[in-house]
Amino acid sequence: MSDACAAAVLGGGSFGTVIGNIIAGNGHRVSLWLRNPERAGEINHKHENSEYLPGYTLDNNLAATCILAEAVADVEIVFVAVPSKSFRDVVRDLAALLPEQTIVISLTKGIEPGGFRLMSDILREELPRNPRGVLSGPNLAREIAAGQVAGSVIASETAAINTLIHDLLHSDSFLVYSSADMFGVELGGALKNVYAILAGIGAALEFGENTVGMLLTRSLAEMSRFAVHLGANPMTFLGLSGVGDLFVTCSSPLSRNYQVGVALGKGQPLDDILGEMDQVAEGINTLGLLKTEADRRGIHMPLVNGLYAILYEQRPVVDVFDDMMHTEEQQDVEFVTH
Ligand SMILES: NC(=O)C1=CN([C@@H]2O[C@H](COP(=O)(O)OP(=O)(O)OC[C@H]3O[C@@H](n4cnc5c(N)ncnc54)[C@H](OP(=O)(O)O)[C@@H]3O)[C@@H](O)[C@H]2O)C=CC1
Ligand SMILES: O=C(CO)COP(=O)(O)O
Repeated sequence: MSDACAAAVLGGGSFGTVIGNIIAGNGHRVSLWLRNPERAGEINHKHENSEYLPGYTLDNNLAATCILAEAVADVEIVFVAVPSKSFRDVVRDLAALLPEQTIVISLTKGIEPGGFRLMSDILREELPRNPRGVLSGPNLAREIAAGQVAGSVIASETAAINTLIHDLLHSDSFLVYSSADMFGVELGGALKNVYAILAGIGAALEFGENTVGMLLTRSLAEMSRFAVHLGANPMTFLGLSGVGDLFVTCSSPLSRNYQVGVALGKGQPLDDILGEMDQVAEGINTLGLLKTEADRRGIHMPLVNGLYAILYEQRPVVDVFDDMMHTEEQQDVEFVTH
């Protein structure tokens, strides 16, 4: 563990709370910024965030505040854990508050609506002088809160930042690895959410394990093909932030994206599903942005096209899966084996 330092985590949902608590548990002072004063009071007085992680005890080193300036005062590192659609608004407010040496790390796994901007792009645009990075991996917040071992990948502009974040977060139950491929690590975390929705549909349709294995493999091929086309390192997709996160999100009922897929597979309309969810499932927004970008670049994405047809072109789930699984596999298989 590094010498005690001070960090802020912006966003008091499931993942922000868990990451803040890991850092606090390592002996560092953590300010958790959130917008709900009752919840901030509960965190400060009862050491619990019962809305998002009931029963998970928060460390005494973690203090909540609803005042952004207070949260980031005198911290060396800021982690941002708000949904992608709010990310720019939140980091824009940081511009007037952060000295240029403060490191900003995105925990968010999404794409900004209205373009194909990753969170690190937004950081570069809104906080051009601050060093930045992303943390991504198979990190279901509820499992981490339950004390299960998990691993994650820090990818940033320099090895020194990676080391700093590693030392801040690494523990016996949260293992942190380093990567120089910030783009690939970030893209892996965002793209897998789309394929988790498909996997959830497959679960609702009671696919056999062979079919699940094929769907997962083709998902990996497709997301890797897209990411490599845009400049990511293909090896990144064989690591924790690629296949690792894809596997966990496509197989765990704890995943919100997978849950959306299960409900879709059972015939529930998308609007009803989203209306009932009180947590973010980034894959829905990512799907449309991914399809637009893939079409624009002419990248072969049969699974994305199939999911899009289910959600927005009223094509029956069973027909789409039938097409997806039987017709266009050849190009994917070639990609995987070369
Ligand atoms: N949960 C997980 O297992 C993991 C999640 N992630 C990623 O982390 C990001 C956040 O996810 P997660 O914590 O799970 O989401 P949740 O839905 O659990 O919580 C989202 C949090 O963001 C807050 N928020 C939303 N908009 C704003 C805003 N404009 N200003 C301030 N706060 C805001 C919400 O506040 P309020 O409560 O007031 O609505 C809430 O506290 C997502 O991109 C997700 O993909 C990454 C790894 C694992
Ligand atoms: O990113 C996650 C696990 O790594 C969380 O997935 P969901 O957002 O689908 O819950």
